[in-house]
Amino acid sequence: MGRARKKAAASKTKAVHAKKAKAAGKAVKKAVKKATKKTAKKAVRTSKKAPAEAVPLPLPEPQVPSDERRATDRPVRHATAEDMARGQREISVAEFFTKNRHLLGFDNPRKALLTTIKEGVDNSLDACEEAGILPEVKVVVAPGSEEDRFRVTIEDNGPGIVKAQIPKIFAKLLYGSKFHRLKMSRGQQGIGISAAGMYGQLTTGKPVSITSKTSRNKPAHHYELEIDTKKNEPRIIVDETIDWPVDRGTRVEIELEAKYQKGRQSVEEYLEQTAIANPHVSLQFVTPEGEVKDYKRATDQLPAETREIKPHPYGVELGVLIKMLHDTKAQTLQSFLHTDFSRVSMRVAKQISDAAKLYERARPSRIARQEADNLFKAINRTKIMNPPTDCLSPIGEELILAGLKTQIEADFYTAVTRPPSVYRGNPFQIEAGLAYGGSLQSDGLARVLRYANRVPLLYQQSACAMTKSVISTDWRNYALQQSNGALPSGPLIVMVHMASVWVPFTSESKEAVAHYPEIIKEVRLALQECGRRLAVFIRRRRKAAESEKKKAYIQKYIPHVAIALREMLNLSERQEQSLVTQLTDVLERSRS
Ligand SMILES: Nc1ncnc2c1ncn2[C@@H]1O[C@H](COP(=O)(O)OP(=O)(O)OP(=O)(O)O)[C@@H](O)[C@H]1O
Repeated sequence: MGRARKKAAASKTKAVHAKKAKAAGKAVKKAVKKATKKTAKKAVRTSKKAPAEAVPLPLPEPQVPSDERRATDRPVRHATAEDMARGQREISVAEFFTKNRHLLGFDNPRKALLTTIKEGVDNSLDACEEAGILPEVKVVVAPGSEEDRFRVTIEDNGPGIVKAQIPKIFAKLLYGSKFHRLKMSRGQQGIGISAAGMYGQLTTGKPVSITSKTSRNKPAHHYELEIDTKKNEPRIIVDETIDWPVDRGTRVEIELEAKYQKGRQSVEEYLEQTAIANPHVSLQFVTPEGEVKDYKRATDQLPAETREIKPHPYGVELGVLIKMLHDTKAQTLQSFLHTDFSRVSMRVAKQISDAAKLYERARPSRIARQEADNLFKAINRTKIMNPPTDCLSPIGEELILAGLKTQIEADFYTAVTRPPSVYRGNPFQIEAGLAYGGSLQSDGLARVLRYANRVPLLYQQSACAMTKSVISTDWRNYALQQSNGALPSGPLIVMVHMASVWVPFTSESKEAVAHYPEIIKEVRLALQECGRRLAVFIRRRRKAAESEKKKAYIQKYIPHVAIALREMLNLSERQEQSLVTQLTDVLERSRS
């Protein structure tokens, strides 16, 4: 195409476009004029005063709910510090745990029932042992006032509770005798039983009922209590003196929304496992159907009494050290180190002061922040003996075996108690036990029974350091089958117990032990020792079974061999019989 032709074609297209645009423009103008006229007429009709040209074109109304419209229409006004200040206030620990009751083990009605019983029974056992009394504990789960409610009663023959203490113990969270001391006990936080009471109150509106008696000659005190969650303080509903025909003890009754179910993680499982690790305890359980189950004691021997210890310097964090320096009654740095910690002699205390470049006679409360930092570093550089271990009371190999044997029917049992060890300055001791064969299920994975200070841990198995240790032990070395990253399989129960002055739980509900490398290592060492013994048993048994099989095989052929020999050697029937006897004899002798 020539240049001139191209130009002509282009101008023709332009002209067509211009014509089209002009027509479109006219059409738009016409439409607008028409619309304006129409609206103006309408507007005049509705308001005679309004001038026609002031009426805007109507816009379609957005179909948004009115409150939403308000939020989107208005510009967002960000909060100021003053606005925030108006919303800032203290949160009581009771309010916190009301919202976060799953942290305390009250996530669902089934678990709530177990947690309530566990808190009550653990307290009863702690109190009895501390008072040197052989525990007798009765647990009753009775139907409650409504279908999904149960009334739980836990009664013990313990030392009882002083009247003035009852309201705070049962209706104030974080109140107890065990938190501030370093002594092995089941409870440690001071939340347990009051949290159970609070859950009952929240779900049924009913108060906790407590009866306690401290001596035969004194009356029993009966309280009904509620917790004021806003203040975390007790509210006394009933306070009276009653006749209770026992020498001493405590009875706690809580009505709660709950679900009673047998099987795994049930009340029965908890009581059964409690009986294994506490062979000195006599437990009775009355089910909601009225069935009575007795878990009889396997020994009259109470666990060895434990001593309370002071913190070990290696386990103390800087912040705690600063607080201790401030709170101590000691007059000098040297005596502070000697009296407020365990395993620090006056000589070691002087060594630490020197290493921190501090005067040993300096007043502890005058020690400045930087100096405390130096002291902290000096402590960790100084060689100090491991903490004492008479604060621990392991179950012991003999009693673990007794406990396992009374509750589990198996062919082989073994138990190991490791020597004490230390994590973060806290002494602890690991024990392990195995039950194998017998009535145990041979298909499927081994069952792990975890205990902390003699308390069975039924939840959060996979989050627990004990399970991790069982899985990371190579059970194939001990004649068992095991897939990678799994528990061993076979008719096996593995029991692990950690005894410590402070068990490092992963949460307040005390269900799993934290993954401290020292703990994992000790559990594995205990399991390896048990595993070696189990392997000897399994191999011996396999060998015996094999030789039994061989014997049966040979025995089957002895008469045929004798017949063949009789025919070959022309023997009499008597000689044939004698051959059978002799060959059987040889077979028996070769096996023994
Ligand atoms: N049956 C009881 N007999 C005697 N004292 C008891 C009994 N139950 C509770 N106590 C006392 O009440 C305190 C508070 O019990 P609570 O269950 O709230 O906490 P804890 O056992 O100290 O710790 P945790 O929260 O870890 O269970 C205990 O420390 C104990 O001194």
